[in-house]
Amino acid sequence: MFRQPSGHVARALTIAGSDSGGGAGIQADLKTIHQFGVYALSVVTALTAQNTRGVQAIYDVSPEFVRAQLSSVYDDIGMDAIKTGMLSSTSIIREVASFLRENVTSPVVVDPVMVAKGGAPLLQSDAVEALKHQLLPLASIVTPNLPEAEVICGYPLHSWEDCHRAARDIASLGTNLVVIKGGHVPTSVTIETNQKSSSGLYDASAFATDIVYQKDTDKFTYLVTPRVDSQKTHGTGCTYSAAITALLASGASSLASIAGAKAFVYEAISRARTWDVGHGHGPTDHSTPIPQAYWPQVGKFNVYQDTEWRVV
Ligand SMILES: Nc1ncnc2c1ncn2[C@@H]1O[C@H](COP(=O)(O)OP(=O)(O)O)[C@@H](O)[C@H]1O
Ligand SMILES: Cc1ncc(COP(=O)(O)OP(=O)(O)O)c(N)n1
Repeated sequence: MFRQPSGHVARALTIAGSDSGGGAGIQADLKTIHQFGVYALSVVTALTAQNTRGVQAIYDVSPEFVRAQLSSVYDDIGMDAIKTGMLSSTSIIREVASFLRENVTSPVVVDPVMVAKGGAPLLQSDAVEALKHQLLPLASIVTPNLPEAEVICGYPLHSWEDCHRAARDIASLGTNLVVIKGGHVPTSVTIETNQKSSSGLYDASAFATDIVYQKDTDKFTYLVTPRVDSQKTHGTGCTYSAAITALLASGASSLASIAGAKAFVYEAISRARTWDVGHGHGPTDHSTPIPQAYWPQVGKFNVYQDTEWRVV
C-alpha cells in the first residue's frame, strides 16, 4: 500500500452506484484504486442490475442511508481524496453535497455521470441543476464526457473552440480544473478533424484527446493517446476518475494525477482487447500493472512512448 509522507496508508473514497457487471461504477473504482496501491472506501448511492449489454434495472439507496455510509467511513477511517460517480437523484446529490460541505477538506473529483454507454439514464433529468449548483462548486476536478459537458453548458460542442468555451463555463461554476474527455468524439458530436496540426494529432477518429482546463492559469492542456479500436470501453470514465482520485490520494499534483490516469486508462483499454468478458461492450482491464514511472514522486507525465502531451 502507498503511504503518505506522514506514514499513513493513502485512502480514497468513491461515492457511486454499483454495477453488478463489474466494469463500471463502484466496482471499477475499487479495482482501480486498489491497483494504484491506495486503500479504497465506498459509499453506494444506487444499485444497478447491469451487464455488458446494458442496464436492466436501477434501485436508489435512500439519502439517509447514503449519509449513514458517509458518516461511518469519515468518522473512523477518513480519506485523502474523494470521487463521485452515479448519484442518480436530486436528493442524493443534496445529501452528498451537504456532507462534503460540512466535513471534508480533501480534494473531490466529480465525474458527472448521466447516461450509460448503452443509453440508460443514470441521473434523473431534474437533478442536473443540483449537480451544477450544489456539487460542482465543491469539486477540485470535474470530468465530463462530451455529451455531459453539453448538458451542463446547455449548448452543443462542435469544435475545439466550443470545448474551450464549455470548459471555462463549467469552471465558472466553482471548480479549478475541468477535463472534457474525448472518448465519445466520433459518434456523439462532430469535432473538426486535423484542425490544428498537419501531423493529425487532433484527428478525432485516430486519437482520444482529453482537454484539461485550469482556471487559475487560464491554460488548456491536451492529453492525447491513440484511439484504441475496441468496443471494450465500458466503464472508461469511472476508471479514469478513480485513477485520478487514487493518484491525488497518494500525493500527486492535480495535473500529474490526470496525466497518470489518462495513461492508465489507455493501457487498460488496450489490454482488454484480448479478453472476452460478456457479450456486449466489455469492460477495461483494471489489473493493468502500474509502471514505476506512474508514481507521483517520479513526476513524469509522458510515461508511454506513444502518449503525446501538448500544451496549447
Ligand atoms: N477507444 C479509446 N481509446 C483510447 N482512449 C479512450 C477510448 N475511449 C475512451 N478513451 C479515454 O477514456 C477516458 C474516458 O473517456 P470517455 O469514454 O469519454 O468517458 P465516459 O466513460 O465517461 O463516457 C478518456 O481519457 C478517453 O480519452
Ligand atoms: C453504476 C454505474 N456508474 C457509472 C456508469 C457509467 O460508467 P462510464 O464509465 O461512463 O462507462 P459507460 O457505462 O458509459 O460505459 C455505469 N455504467 N454504471
